[in-house]
Amino acid sequence: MLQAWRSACLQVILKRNKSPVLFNVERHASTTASGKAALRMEDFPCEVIRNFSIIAHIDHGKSTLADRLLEKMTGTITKGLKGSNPQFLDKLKVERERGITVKAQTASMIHNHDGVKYLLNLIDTPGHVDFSWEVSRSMAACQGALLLVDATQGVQAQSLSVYHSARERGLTIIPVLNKIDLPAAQPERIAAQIQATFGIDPGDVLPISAKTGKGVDAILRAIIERIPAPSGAPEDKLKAFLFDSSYDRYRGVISLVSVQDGILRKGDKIASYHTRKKYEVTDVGIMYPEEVSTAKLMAGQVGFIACNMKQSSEAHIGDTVHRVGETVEPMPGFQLAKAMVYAGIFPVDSNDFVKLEESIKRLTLTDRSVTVQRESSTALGQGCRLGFLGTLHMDVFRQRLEDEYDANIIITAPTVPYKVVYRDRTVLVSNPTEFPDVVDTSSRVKEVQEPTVKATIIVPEEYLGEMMDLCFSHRAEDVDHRYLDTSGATNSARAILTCTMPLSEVVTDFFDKLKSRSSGFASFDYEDAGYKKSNLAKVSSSPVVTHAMADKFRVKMVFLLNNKPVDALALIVHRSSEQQIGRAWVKKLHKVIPRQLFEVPIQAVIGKKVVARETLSANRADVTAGLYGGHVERKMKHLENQKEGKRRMKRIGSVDLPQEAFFDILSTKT
Ligand SMILES: Nc1nc2c(ncn2[C@@H]2O[C@H](COP(=O)(O)OP(=O)(O)OP(=O)(O)O)[C@@H](O)[C@H]2O)c(=O)[nH]1
Repeated sequence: MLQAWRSACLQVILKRNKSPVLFNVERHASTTASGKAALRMEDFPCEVIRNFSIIAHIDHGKSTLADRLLEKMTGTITKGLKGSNPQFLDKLKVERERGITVKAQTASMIHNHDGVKYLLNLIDTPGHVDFSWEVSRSMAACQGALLLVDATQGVQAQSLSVYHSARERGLTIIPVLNKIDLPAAQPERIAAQIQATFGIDPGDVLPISAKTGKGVDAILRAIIERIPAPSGAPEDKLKAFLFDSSYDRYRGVISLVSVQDGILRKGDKIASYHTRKKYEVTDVGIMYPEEVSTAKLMAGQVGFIACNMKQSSEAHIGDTVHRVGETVEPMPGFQLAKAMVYAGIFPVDSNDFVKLEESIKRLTLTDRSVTVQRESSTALGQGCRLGFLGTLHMDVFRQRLEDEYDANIIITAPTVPYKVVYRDRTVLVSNPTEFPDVVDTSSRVKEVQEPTVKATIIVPEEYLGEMMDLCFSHRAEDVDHRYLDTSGATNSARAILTCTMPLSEVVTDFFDKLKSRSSGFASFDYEDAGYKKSNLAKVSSSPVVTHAMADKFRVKMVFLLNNKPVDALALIVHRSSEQQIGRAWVKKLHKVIPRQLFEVPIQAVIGKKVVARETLSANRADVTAGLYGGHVERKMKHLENQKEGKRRMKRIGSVDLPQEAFFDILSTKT
C-alpha cells in the first residue's frame, strides 16, 4: 500500500510540478558499499530527537503546516516542490479530493539548529471527529504537540477535544495561531480566547501563516526548545511500540514503530508481546518522508519495519515488540476503537464476494479502526457488516474501496449498535434484521438500550437559541452552556453548549442541520457517553399498542415487496418519524424497481401495521413480442440478453430485482 501511495503521490507531484521531487537524503548521509546514500541513525541520539504531532480542529491548517515544515524549513523535500503540491502528507485520493486528512502520516525531517543536527519526527493527524482514534493513537508516539488554532475562527469544538487528549497523555503543547495572513485574522482576540479556554499565556502562542511560511522558523525553534527529548537507552533490551500499520503487496504488513529502548536492526529476530509470534526483520527505516531504509532504528526514533507479517491481525496496534528470548515489560496497551455506526457492504455482482472480502481485509490494515464480520442477506447475498467511527468514516472507507480496490459495492443504511436486553441475555444488535419486533411479546425483551454521546457545540451567542432548539428536537438531555469569551466591539461572544443525546440522532442529518441553522458558524464534537436505557425504547408487554405507547417506541421498519420482506432494507426508526421515513422509502422503491408482469404492492411495515404503501403497476410487455419467423436470431439474442439480466436479478418472493436497483435505493439519501 505504501508503494501504491508513493507512486500515486509522485504521479500527482510530477503532474502538477513537472519536476521530480528530490529528497535530500545525501545531506545527512554516508555512502554505503553499493554507493547508495544511507542515513546514519547513530548520529541521532535521544537528545537530538523530537517527536511531535500537529493537532487541531478540522481545516485549521495542519496539513499545510506539515508541508511548510517539510518543504520550506528543513529541506527534506527540495524547494522545487513548494507551492506546487499542497498537503504532501495527504496521500490518499480521497484526502486530495475532499481536502481532508483521514489517515495520520509520519514524516522525519533533519533540521540544523544552532549548528546541531536534529531529527524531527512529525505526525500529521486528521481533524474530523470521526478520526479522533487516529489522533490519539498518533499521540502515543510523541512527547509534544503543536495545537493549531485558526486566527479567524478561534477555538472550535475539536480544538478542545484534541487539547484534552494531548494533556491526558502528558504531551507538551505548543499553541500556534495560524492564518494570520488573512484580513479577518484577529490574533490578539484569539490569543485571549486561548488563554481563557486553556489557561495558556498569550506570550507562548506563536502567530504564523502556514500558507506563506511566516513564523514557521519560530515553530522549529519552539519544537527544539520546548518539547522534551524522548527518554530511552540504546544499550537496554529492545522495546518498540507498534502504533500504525499498512500493507505492501510484496512485503506484507509494514508497521510503524516508536523505539522506546534498545536498537532494532535488519535481520533481528523479534517477537510480538501480544501474539507471541516471531519474525525476522527484513527492512527497517524512517519515513523521510517516503520510506528510506536505514541500517537500524535506535531508542527514541520513529520508523517503519517490515518483517513478513502476512495477516492484519498480527500487527496489533499498541503492541510491544521485543527481541526473541528477551523479556520486557510491555507498554501500556491501546484502547481499541469503538464502532459507532454499522453498515453492510455487498458486492454488486455476488460473484465478486471473495475479491471484496480480500480488499476489505487489506484496507482495514491501513485503517485499523474498522471492525469486520461476515453477513449474508437473502436480498444481497454474501457480504460483510462493518463497524465505523462515524458516517464520514464510513463514506471515506467506501470511497477508498472504490478508488484503491476498484470495488463495485452496495452499502446498506447505517445503524448504531443497540443493546437488546432479553430476560436471559443481552445482545448487541448492529444489524436491523436482528432487532426484535417490539410488538411481539414472545421475544421476551426486557428493554432496549441505545448508545449516547456527550456533545459539545461552539457557536456565536446569537445562534445559541437555534442550537438549543436543534438539540432538544434531537432528544438532547442535560443541556448546559457557558461563554468562551466576552463580546468584542465587532464580534459577538461565543458560547459552548454541552448536552447528551442518542448517537442515532447524531449520525443522521444532525451535522447538516447544525451547519445550516448556524450559518456555518457552529462547530461540533462528541464523545462516547455509554449506553442508556431510554424510555423511547421501552418494550410493551401488551400485544396491543395504544397510540400513546406507540410514540415511545424505537422500532424495526421492514419493507415488503409483494408481501415478502427485503432484509437488506430493514431500518430501526423512531416512531415519531415512521410515517415520513416509510413514505420516502416506499416512493424511492417505486421509482427504482422495474415493473414486473404483475402488480406489486410495496409496503413499509412496522410489526403488522402498514405505515406506507405504493403499488407498482403491471408491465405486460413481452421482450420477444413482434419478432416473428425470420427474426429467430434477434429473438434468441433478446432472450439471451434477458437471461444475462436475470443472472444479476435477485428474486424477492416472486419479484425480480436487479442488484443495481439496490445500489440506487441505498445510495440516494432519503
Ligand atoms: N490564508 C491561509 N490559508 C491557510 C493557511 N493554512 C491553511 N490554509 C488553508 O486552509 C485550508 C485547510 O488547510 P489544511 O492544511 O487542509 O487543514 P487541515 O487542518 O489539515 O484539515 P484536516 O486535515 O481536514 O483537518 C486549506 O485551503 C489551506 O490552503 C494559512 O496560514 N493562511
